Amino acid sequence: MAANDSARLYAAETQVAIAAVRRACVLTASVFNKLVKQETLTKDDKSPVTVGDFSAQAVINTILGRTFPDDPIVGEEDAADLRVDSGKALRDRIVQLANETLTAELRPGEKEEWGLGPNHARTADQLLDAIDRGNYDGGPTGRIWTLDPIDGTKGFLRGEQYAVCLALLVDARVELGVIGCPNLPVTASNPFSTRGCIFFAVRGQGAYQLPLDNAFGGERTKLAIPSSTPETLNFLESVEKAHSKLSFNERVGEILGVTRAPTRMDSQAKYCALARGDGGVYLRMPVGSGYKEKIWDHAAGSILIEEAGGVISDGRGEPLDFGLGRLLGENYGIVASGKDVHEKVIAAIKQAKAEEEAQSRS
Ligand SMILES: Nc1ncnc2c1ncn2[C@@H]1O[C@H](COP(=O)(O)O)[C@@H](O)[C@H]1OP(=O)(O)O
Ligand SMILES: [Mg+2]
Ligand SMILES: [Mg+2]
Ligand SMILES: [Mg+2]
Repeated sequence: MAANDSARLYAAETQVAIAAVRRACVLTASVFNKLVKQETLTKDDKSPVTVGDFSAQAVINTILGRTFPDDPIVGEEDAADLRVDSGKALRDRIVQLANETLTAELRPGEKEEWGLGPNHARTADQLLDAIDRGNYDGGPTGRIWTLDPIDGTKGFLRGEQYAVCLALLVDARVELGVIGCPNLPVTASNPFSTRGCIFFAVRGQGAYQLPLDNAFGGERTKLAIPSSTPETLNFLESVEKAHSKLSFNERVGEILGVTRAPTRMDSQAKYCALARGDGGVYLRMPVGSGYKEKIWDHAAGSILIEEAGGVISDGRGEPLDFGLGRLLGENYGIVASGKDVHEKVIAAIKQAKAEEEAQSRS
């Protein structure tokens, strides 16, 4: 960020959040190359969690705890499985990885007073407590950070897209979002370009892309969702069939006259792609399993879309409510797109839903 940015609202928060996400991205990218099977657990909901998820949460929460000690954090992971005897090997590995990351040399834009650099190793207890700073219940008032240390863990394990996602809520409104995508090509039109991007948006100040390897000194690209026609439009959707109802998306696409094939990608990298004009509609409709969406899965992505000039809502066109706690509340899907097509997508969803209901009655 340039020096004259310091007078802007949330300038300090933005700088800290970008630095924290960048360090966590370096960590997760290096973990992927060395990950062995025993370093992954399966959670109660059957989803995987790796040493990468835990260590990234330890690093980001440690930095936030030092820089904004009064701010609570709603984070995806908790340290309970690491505190028991059977978690010792995993715990040792996480302590090693988190400390390697926190004690790496300061980069431009970082400050030693944030507790970073060679003299700042933490104890195992400090790091487990940092992970558990993420246990806050959330709610409608005050400043609250929300963190997904690895969003799209299944994509991460496949070597495909995943994202490190951090957002700041103030009175339930997202004011700042930062998303790190270590595997996303820097140039949307060139899949062979260098990989690794950071995206950030601040309310009223726009949405931007930065290079992951030079977050504070590199080129900063302002993002804007372009207008689209049925011929240029395509859908951005999940890879995992259990996460969103792809057959429903197909019908919505037919109603809208979409001819291009959908782009399937894991994680909030989809919001990043949409924000930079690489795809037209993010569509995530529930599969009917009763799964409730989590605030950390959409907070950072939502402000990126809005600040890039787009609209995000549930499948009925209602705003997302980040003030209900750790969950987003009633799940009627999520739709994000440019302003020009959003209403049309909502109308097409309504029509597809009505058709589905008529079919189930007959
Ligand atoms: N049954 C489910 N339905 C919808 N989303 C899910 C489900 N299980 C896990 N997720 C979360 O969906 C998000 C990824 O969705 P996608 O990549 O399909 O857009 C992740 O946040 C993932 O959690 P996690 O953060 O643990 O990976
Ligand atoms: Mg998970
Ligand atoms: Mg997630
Ligand atoms: Mg996650």
